[in-house]
Amino acid sequence: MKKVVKFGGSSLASAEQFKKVGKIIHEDSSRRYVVPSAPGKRFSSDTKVTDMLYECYGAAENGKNFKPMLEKIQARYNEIIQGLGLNLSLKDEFEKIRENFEAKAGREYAASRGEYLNGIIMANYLNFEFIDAAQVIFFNEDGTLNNDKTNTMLYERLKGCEYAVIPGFYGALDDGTVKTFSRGGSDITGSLVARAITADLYENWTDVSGFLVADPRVVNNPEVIDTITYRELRELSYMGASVLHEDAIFPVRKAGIPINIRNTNAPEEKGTLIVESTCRRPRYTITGIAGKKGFAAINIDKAMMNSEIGFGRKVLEVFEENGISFEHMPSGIDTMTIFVHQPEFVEKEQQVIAGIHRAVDPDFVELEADLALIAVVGRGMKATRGTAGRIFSALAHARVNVKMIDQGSSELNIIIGVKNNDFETAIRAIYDIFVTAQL
Ligand SMILES: Nc1ncnc2c1ncn2[C@@H]1O[C@H](COP(=O)(O)OP(=O)(O)O)[C@@H](O)[C@H]1O
Ligand SMILES: N[C@@H](CC(=O)OP(=O)(O)O)C(=O)O
Repeated sequence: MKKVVKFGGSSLASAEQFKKVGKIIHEDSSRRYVVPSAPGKRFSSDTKVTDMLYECYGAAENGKNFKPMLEKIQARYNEIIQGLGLNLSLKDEFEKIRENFEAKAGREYAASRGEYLNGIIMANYLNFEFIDAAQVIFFNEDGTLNNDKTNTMLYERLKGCEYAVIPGFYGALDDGTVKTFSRGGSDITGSLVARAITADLYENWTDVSGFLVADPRVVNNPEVIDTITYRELRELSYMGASVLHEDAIFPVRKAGIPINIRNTNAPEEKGTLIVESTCRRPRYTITGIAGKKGFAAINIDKAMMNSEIGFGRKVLEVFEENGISFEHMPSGIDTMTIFVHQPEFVEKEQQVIAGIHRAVDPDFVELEADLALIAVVGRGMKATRGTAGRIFSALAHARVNVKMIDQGSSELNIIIGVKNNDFETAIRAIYDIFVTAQL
């Protein structure tokens, strides 16, 4: 039995947290490959080491005095080392980092040091071998992952190694230049390691007791989802449920390796099991709710647009020419609405409107800003009648004005558009009707 265990920043923010992690790993000898993140927040107003590194490197890049900031980062690591009573010094490592910052080694190199240094501490603490991710995780020049090389290098390096620590979040180009994944990317490293060694299980340890039905910052004490499919999870992660990086799913999914989300602060709890498919019926009609703010809608009106062949294509071409991707596109007989990410759209809004006028000669085009999209996801919805009706009625009771509702043809999700201001109220109302009402 081989398990890969990834610990998020919240699980490694202090020596106290490291001790919990050590106990978890030593309790089960199949927990052989450890992927740590950089130290996260110790308390809610604290700063993650990754963010400190970005800021520190920003100062170095602008020729400002970055040394006090780097010393602050060093102090965070020293606090952990001392708290664990380790005979380890990172003095030389920090000297090298200072030199590389001065030589402008790059933002991604800077950010990667958070995981790199935490990996060294973790390996020392556990007495496991340390493997620099720059030697086993490879990127292409365009920033995408070099999948084949990564898989081969990880496999070759790990096949003779029984217990190892591989820092998350970064890798390198063929020439050794350090690259990182996007934020939260240690989850992807864990998934790649799990695939390469054909792990039996990929445990992803965080600070919540699994994947929750809704974001705990919006709904007070939400229920834990015990089993979720990859497809459901992907819908929820994409829509902002940030527990697991959305790209962490593909490598393990293809290899049929389940992921178990666990809580470092409550290791006795089973957490959430993420699987390809399951016969287990979900406890509620819906599996989860997630959402994102910051969308804009472009409403296009033209009498009889439905009979105009090529209308949709011409409109979408305007977005394509302006390099804007669209999120949803509900349409009626004489209307069509395109949902886009507001920050991306704002810079080009007038070009897009002009382009639409030229392309399809609409009766009018109207913009609506500050919208949120909410995804209600569940494999159980297909077999249940009236789900959309229940959502409508819950939102009406909560006095939330629904701007859009869109049910995917797979019947796995329903997307609802509301004003940003109504976002939290809407999520709570949906949670209450499907979960609280059934408890
Ligand atoms: N549906 C959800 N279920 C669980 N946690 C969620 C959900 N949506 C958002 N979160 C947030 O995700 C956090 C865990 O992810 P993250 O901050 O990346 O942790 P880590 O530092 O362990 O990688 C939780 O603390 C919680 O606030
Ligand atoms: N430390 C990186 C990568 C990461 O995955 O962190 P975490 O596991 O704490 O989300 C970040 O902050 O983005």
